[in-house]
Amino acid sequence: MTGGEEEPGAAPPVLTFEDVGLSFAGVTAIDGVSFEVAPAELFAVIGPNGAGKTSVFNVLSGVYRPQRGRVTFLGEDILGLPPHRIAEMGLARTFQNVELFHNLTVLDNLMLGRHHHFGYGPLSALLWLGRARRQELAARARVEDIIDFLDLAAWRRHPVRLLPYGVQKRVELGRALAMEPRLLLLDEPVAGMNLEETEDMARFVLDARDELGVPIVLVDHDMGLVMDLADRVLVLDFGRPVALGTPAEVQSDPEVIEAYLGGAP
Ligand SMILES: Nc1ncnc2c1ncn2[C@@H]1O[C@H](COP(=O)(O)OP(=O)(O)OP(=O)(O)O)[C@@H](O)[C@H]1O
Repeated sequence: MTGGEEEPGAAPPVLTFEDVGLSFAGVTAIDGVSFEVAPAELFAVIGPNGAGKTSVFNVLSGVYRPQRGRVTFLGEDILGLPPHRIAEMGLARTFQNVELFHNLTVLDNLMLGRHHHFGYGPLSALLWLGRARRQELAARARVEDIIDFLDLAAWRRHPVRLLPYGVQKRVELGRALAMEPRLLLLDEPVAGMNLEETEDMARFVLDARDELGVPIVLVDHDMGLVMDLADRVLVLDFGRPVALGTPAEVQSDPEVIEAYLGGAP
């Protein structure tokens, strides 16, 4: 998909963000931001520090409630829904800093990513009743698939705290994928990574989109990464949309060159 136009007969968007405005005690975090994410699209949001990227994620995941605008996920208005409810609808998120249970193994962290799929309470889990057992086995199979998919087999029994940073970030991606998300939000997935780790992560992000068909919204400072991976890019500056289009369109936009690339050709 290119530009902002919808093709005739195109599937409805997974996510819509319409004229959203958010401010904190007079500080404008987002101002008049609109975009849509198509099924299996890799959509990126970029901008300098303080541009409003994290605020967009926090609105999407229900952490912040904007004063203005409309946000729908899978056709449902999600403004005002609590974060856990939006997560249950299928919105999974990774964070700028690794947010895992560091003393638990890779396997256990991924199993925890599945917990909202379990339709049983603690008592039946304790008694290992049929339904609980079936769900547990299905979850285990799904988690093992993700371990293979992300090349984590060598680490599966290791506590996360002992893993290299790049692998920890991959486990975080795995935990989000274990939720079988309908939309994946990646907050600076390569922050702090070396070149090799960055290339690995980029490959896994593309594979998640291409092989699992998960639409992705990605926020990052790494212009090269965003331009390589994204189908479309939204550029923010001081909370306002500066450009929206394919990487090629955005990179040649004079306002983007001025605002984000600091006037570089
Ligand atoms: N909880 C908050 N309380 C007050 N101001 C906030 C809050 N969250 C964000 N802001 C303000 O909103 C603006 C946008 O911040 P945001 O964190 O969304 O930007 P960002 O593009 O993610 O920046 P960075 O790249 O540094 O993470 C900033 O001016 C920030 O100070």
